[in-house]
Amino acid sequence: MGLNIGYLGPEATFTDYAARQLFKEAKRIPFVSIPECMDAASAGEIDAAIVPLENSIEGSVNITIDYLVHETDLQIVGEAVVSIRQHLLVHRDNIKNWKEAELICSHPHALAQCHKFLHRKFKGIPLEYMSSTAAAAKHVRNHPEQNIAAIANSLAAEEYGLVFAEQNVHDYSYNHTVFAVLAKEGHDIYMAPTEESKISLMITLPSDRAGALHQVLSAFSWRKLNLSKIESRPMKTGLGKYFFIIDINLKMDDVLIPGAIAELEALGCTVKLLGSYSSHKI
Ligand SMILES: O=C(O)C(=O)Cc1ccccc1
Repeated sequence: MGLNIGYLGPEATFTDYAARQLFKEAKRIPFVSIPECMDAASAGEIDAAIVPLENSIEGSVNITIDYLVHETDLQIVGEAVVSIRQHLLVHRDNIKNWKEAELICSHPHALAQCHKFLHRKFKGIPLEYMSSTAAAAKHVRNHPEQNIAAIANSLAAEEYGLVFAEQNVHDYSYNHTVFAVLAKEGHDIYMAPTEESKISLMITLPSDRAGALHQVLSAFSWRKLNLSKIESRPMKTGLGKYFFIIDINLKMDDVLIPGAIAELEALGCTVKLLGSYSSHKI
């Protein structure tokens, strides 16, 4: 029985591309939203969920982080780093007047990655945020009577029969997105190890002590554990209440990481291991 892999759909999103590259033999199931995809993995309806986690221009996909921390017990079992190329796609009936498009639609992160292009070429034209780049491409395919455009990838152009009005409209050439592979404890998802190992932790600080964050950073620094990311996100329990996501570019060991976690818990922090996994460049 093959793997069932859920992803942010519909077909031909960047997440779908990551799923195709990581799990070539799997059955891929599209979901309308990131939470629905993650819920399906938590409920055991799929073996793993692939969702966008962070983009090099726009930063973290907050809904992924917040849902992972607050709503599920899924583990990060792997990640894929994908080079992102955004194109302006239109229905072939509108290729002659795309410069007069009356609406540009795409995923919020995709629109943000192209905001200088949009400001230059479509000043004053409304943007419509959609659940994904491919959802936007599908919408443009279904509305030839409207002079509208989607920002999406070349897979979506092929899948939905759209034509390229302009290619590579993202503002910065270095444009990568990290997609997380999420699965339940005890899963049987195998992802080949790579040179790039990562450990992700979620840490909350004791509310009653100043300098707690400094202690957290010290617990890693004196053990020479280099942090590749530290990011705060609201706990949603009140202003100024945060949790921290920390990434360490190492394999899990038996002494240093467990020692740092034990020290932090002794200092009154809560520490949740989000995953110990390999990063795959695809
Ligand atoms: O909408 C998509 O295609 C996604 O997979 C989410 C996304 C959007 C923009 C950049 C990378 C991933």
